[in-house]
Amino acid sequence: MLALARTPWGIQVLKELTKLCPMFSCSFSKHSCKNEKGRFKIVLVRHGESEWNQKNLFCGWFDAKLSEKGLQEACSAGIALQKAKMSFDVAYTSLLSRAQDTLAAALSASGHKDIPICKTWRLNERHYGGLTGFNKAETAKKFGEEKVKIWRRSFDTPPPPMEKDHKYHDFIVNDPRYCGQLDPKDFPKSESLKLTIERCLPYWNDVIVPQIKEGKRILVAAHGNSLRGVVKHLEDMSDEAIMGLNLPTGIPFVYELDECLKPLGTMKFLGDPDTVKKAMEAVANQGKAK
Ligand SMILES: O=C(OP(=O)(O)O)[C@H](O)COP(=O)(O)O
Repeated sequence: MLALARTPWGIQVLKELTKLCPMFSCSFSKHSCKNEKGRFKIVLVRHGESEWNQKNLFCGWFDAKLSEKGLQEACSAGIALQKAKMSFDVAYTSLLSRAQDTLAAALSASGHKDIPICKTWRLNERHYGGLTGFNKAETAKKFGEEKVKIWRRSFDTPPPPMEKDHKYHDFIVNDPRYCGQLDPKDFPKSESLKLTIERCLPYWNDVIVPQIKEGKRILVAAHGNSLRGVVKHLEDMSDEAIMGLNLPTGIPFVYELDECLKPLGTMKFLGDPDTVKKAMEAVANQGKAK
């Protein structure tokens, strides 16, 4: 197959075969797409700082609102998108206000009006279980920084479950926004990154990917960990490598993708590199005992 793909007539033959037999397309396009720079683009953004980010609390499915700084970050994200001449046909977000409000502010600041917005619990932040509402630094003092790092960044160790008597259990489970989207019996009690990816990817693959392949220009506004899951999937990162990724709030990042939807390079932030670096370090340090 590789030999065929090296000649123009061979490529034509492979294209015809692909039309006749879609199974051919994956292995063929793995070779052909290498030369196609930037066939698709997708822009992702973690919401702006929330009131609970500001207080350094584990948030997860609690519906914290944007802080004033977070709203400013969302507007700046929109201005950065406009400066980069990014236009969008459709946007995706979670069911949580901090992501939806970031999306609305960024779209408005970048001059977008009335583009369709799809909201799904599958892009929600990972569920932080029994840690929801706890201060990260105090939790590190109590349980040790290593334990908190495992809860925050390990791939498959979920935080302790949220029991029915947890302060925020009823707020979350009885929240009407989930009606018709998520059956009460299916609510997570806590999620590792692995579990977050398992509920996020079906939506990515079944809803977002077909839109990308249709050539739609897409913006996704979601959360630190739901987006880490998307990044891990896109970049095919190892369970160890993803531990080191800390996404900053409110700074959009762009992937150019080949026709197999594989990144043609690493993520490109629409922000000053030094600011991005410092913001990432600050997120990593949130779990220090101080
Ligand atoms: O709710 C959260 O993420 P979000 O602010 O991106 O929605 C988490 O509290 C982020 O915490 P982490 O960075 O310790 O995983």
